[in-house]
Amino acid sequence: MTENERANETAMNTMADDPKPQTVPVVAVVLAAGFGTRFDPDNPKQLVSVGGKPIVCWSIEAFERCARVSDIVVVVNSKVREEVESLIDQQGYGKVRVVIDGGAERVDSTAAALDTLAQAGIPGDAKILIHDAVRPFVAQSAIDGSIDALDQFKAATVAYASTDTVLLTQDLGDLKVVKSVPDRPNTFRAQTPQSFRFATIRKAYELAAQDPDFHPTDDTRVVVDYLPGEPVAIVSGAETNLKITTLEDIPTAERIAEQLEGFDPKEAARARMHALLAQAAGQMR
Ligand SMILES: Nc1ccn([C@@H]2O[C@H](COP(=O)(O)OP(=O)(O)OP(=O)(O)O)[C@@H](O)[C@H]2O)c(=O)n1
Ligand SMILES: C[C@](O)(CO)[C@H](O)COP(=O)(O)O
Repeated sequence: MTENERANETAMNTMADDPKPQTVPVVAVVLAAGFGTRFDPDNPKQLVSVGGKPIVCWSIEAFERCARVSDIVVVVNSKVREEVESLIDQQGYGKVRVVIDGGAERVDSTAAALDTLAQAGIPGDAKILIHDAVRPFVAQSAIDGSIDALDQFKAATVAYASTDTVLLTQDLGDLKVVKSVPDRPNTFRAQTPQSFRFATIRKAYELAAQDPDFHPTDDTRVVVDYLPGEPVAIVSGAETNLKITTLEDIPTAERIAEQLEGFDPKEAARARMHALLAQAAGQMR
């Protein structure tokens, strides 16, 4: 077993054989309110199709397919709301309870979802799984592993062991210099879902809200920084749990979709070309 495999092996894996039925709500929060500034602001990446399916649909369906997820909350912005709501209706995603507006930053969108859950009277022991909509290929094992992890912990995050040595840096004038080099077995790349008992993540966010200069890039850090005594379990992620961030990620995503669905991007391109030619021929008659 390689070092990377060992590191991932020590991460919590799902008990795929016999997932335990859940006695509390298991709510997936699908964060789709971003503006895709590193992608194409005029082409919202959460609506781009890979493998013939919009990215946001891949993510919602991953939680629809997991029998232990009871409810889904989708967080959008004004640019994508209409299309996302239309897709939910067309596809009949029965677990989606509400589509809410997010905020300026990812952390604001999570906060909006937590407020919605609080107003809905969600119990403090509910399991909340917060997922980037632009990680379309999240594995069922990661979702099940997150649900299971919350039986032993109050917080857990899907993460993937780093195969590179990680450098922690500090500023030296205009430069970055290395501050420390953590042992490789203890370095993981955070992914999603990031999962919490509702009371835990709610408390962490309440504490964080008092610091207007706190701009975390994920939810795990809110717990790590504001509930430092609360362990956050690592749940085994995957290289394929790709976050689609820039246009360069699309070919990789198409390849993953092909692997997962036997989707042939060349065949899809041929089909699209034939459709366009047929349309053009029709217009010439
Ligand atoms: N205010 C925000 C920002 C991000 N997200 C969501 O959080 C996930 C990860 O964010 P990221 O990849 O950074 O998406 P964007 O913020 O859209 O990208 P960028 O930072 O390039 O603008 C995405 O599913 C995105 O839709 C969100 O719901 N609300
Ligand atoms: C939550 C996350 O996906 C963990 O790696 C990441 O922090 C999101 O970052 P982004 O800048 O919002 O894409």
